[in-house]
Order: sequence, then structure tokens, then C-alpha cells
Amino acid sequence: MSEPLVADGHRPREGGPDRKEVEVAVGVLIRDDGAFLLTSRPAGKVYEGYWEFPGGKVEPGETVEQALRRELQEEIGVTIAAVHPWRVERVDYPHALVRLNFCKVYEWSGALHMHEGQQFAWQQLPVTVQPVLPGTVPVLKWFAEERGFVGATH
Ligand SMILES: Nc1nc2c([nH]c(=O)n2[C@@H]2O[C@H](COP(=O)(O)OP(=O)(O)OP(=O)(O)O)[C@@H](O)[C@H]2O)c(=O)[nH]1
Repeated sequence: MSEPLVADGHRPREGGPDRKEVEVAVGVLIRDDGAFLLTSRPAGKVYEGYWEFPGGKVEPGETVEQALRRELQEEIGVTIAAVHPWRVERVDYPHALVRLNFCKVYEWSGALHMHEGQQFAWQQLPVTVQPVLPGTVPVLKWFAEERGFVGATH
């Protein structure tokens, strides 16, 4: 398995070197025009105000897909159709070691409603919102590669 991306490496790691990996389900909602949805992290959470893709931790007994359906319903009020697993990335943050399971979603029902007071923005490359969560930055690079952009990740 490849080494995790280290975020804010100058800060101490909570839980020490043997901390367990936290499984996270992340939804990349993509509109017909190619725009993708970013949301800001709510007040009171780590990296408050940083932009990310909506999602959250997988609870015990849940699959990534089940967690994604639950989180997107709870956080942004939409019921998602098919889930397409895309890429997995591990990030070593000061607060946790996470394993991000990015899934693409092209269809959903229900109007967007930010239940945690987040902001949302439909974005194209290069994105115009700042700052972007460290674990989200590589996703913009993958999009750029897929879409034939050169050097325009943020
Ligand atoms: N949702 C989401 N989390 C991400 C992304 N990139 C990334 O590094 N993360 C990290 O993955 C973890 C997700 O946890 P969360 O705090 O959003 O999940 P949650 O809603 O279940 O948290 P809670 O326990 O505070 O309710 C955080 O450590 C967050 O920093 C991303 O694009 N979306």
C-alpha cells in the first residue's frame, strides 16, 4: 500500500504511531455540465471552514456505500442513486489517520440543503474557493488529469 499523504507534518500526531485508520466515505457529486460540488467544513469541526467533498466516517457494520448514502442525506439533504467507487487515498492528519474512499455520483434526488450550516459551491477547474482541505487537493489533480488540464489544480 502506498504511503499516506502527510498533512501539516510539523504538528504532533494525536494517538501516536499505532493509531487506527478511520474509514471515510466521500461523495463527488458531478452535474451534467461537469461541475462538482464542494462544501465547507462546519464550525466546530477540525479544519473548520476548509472546502471538501461532502461525506463522513463509516460507522461500524456499514459499507462505504451505505455510509455515503446516510451522510449525504444527513449533511446535504439528497438521496443519491448509483455510487461509483473512484479512488482511495490515505491521509495522515494531526487529528487522525484517514482512509478516504472517493465515490462519484451522477444522479440524486432532492434539493441541496446544508443541514450543518455549511456553504456549498459548484466548481469547475480551477476551483475558486479557498482554502481546500489537504486531503481534497489530490482529487483536483485527478480531475485535471481526467479532463486534460495541465498544471491547473488550484
Ligand atoms: N467529508 C470529507 N472528509 C474529508 C475529505 N478530505 C479529508 O481529508 N477528509 C477527512 O476525513 C475525515 C472525515 O470526517 P468528518 O469529520 O467529515 O466526518 P463526520 O461527519 O463523520 O464527523 P463527526 O464525527 O465530527 O460527525 C476528517 O478527518 C476530514 O478531515 C473530504 O473531501 N470530505
